[in-house]
Amino acid sequence: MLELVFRRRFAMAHRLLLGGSEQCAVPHGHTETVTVRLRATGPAPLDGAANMVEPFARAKGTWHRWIDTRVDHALQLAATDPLLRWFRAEEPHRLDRILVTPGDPTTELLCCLFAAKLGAFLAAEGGRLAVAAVEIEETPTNSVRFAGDPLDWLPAREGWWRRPDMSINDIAVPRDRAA
Ligand SMILES: Nc1nc2c(c(=O)[nH]1)N=C([C@H](O)[C@H](O)COP(=O)(O)OP(=O)(O)OP(=O)(O)O)CN2
Repeated sequence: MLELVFRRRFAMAHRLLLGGSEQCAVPHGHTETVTVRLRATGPAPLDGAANMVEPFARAKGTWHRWIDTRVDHALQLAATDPLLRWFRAEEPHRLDRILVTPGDPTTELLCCLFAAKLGAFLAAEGGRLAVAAVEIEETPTNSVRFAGDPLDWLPAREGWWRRPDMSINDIAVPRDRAA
């Protein structure tokens, strides 16, 4: 099997309300690294000429654009987190900087959400590559790796993670309250 492997760093902040740790319930940040492994879907031999599954720039372009412009420096909040109500009321122009998750934004969940989003991007771009694994290094001492079908692990409902667009939440901001 051939895999293309890409790595990207991003800054984020989150809090975990239901994990039983007071320390994690206070908003805090990490600089994380996400590593994705992409496998070729068709068993096509290298052509003896260009010898590429896909140019790196094309294979990682949309993914890194999403990480760099939407995920980097986003605040990750559970859909039920009261802070989300605060942003809706006081800073609606910043809602598009909030990555909203079904339940607490743990690293396990982020791996599955990222795998689903990346799978949607790759499918929309022709499906020549598929997600083999996603690994997030949350801190130098903690990492989570996911391989498999993320939709088996995520809520059955539609969500931003299934759409091949730049979204990180499903909030519709009224035009007069947008940036
Ligand atoms: N299963 C999970 N447990 C925890 C997660 C998670 O995503 N999944 N996340 C956290 C917090 O984000 C926390 O900030 C990081 O974890 P922690 O081990 O407490 O971090 P430290 O830097 O203190 O790690 P040390 O190796 O002990 O220095 C908590 N749990």
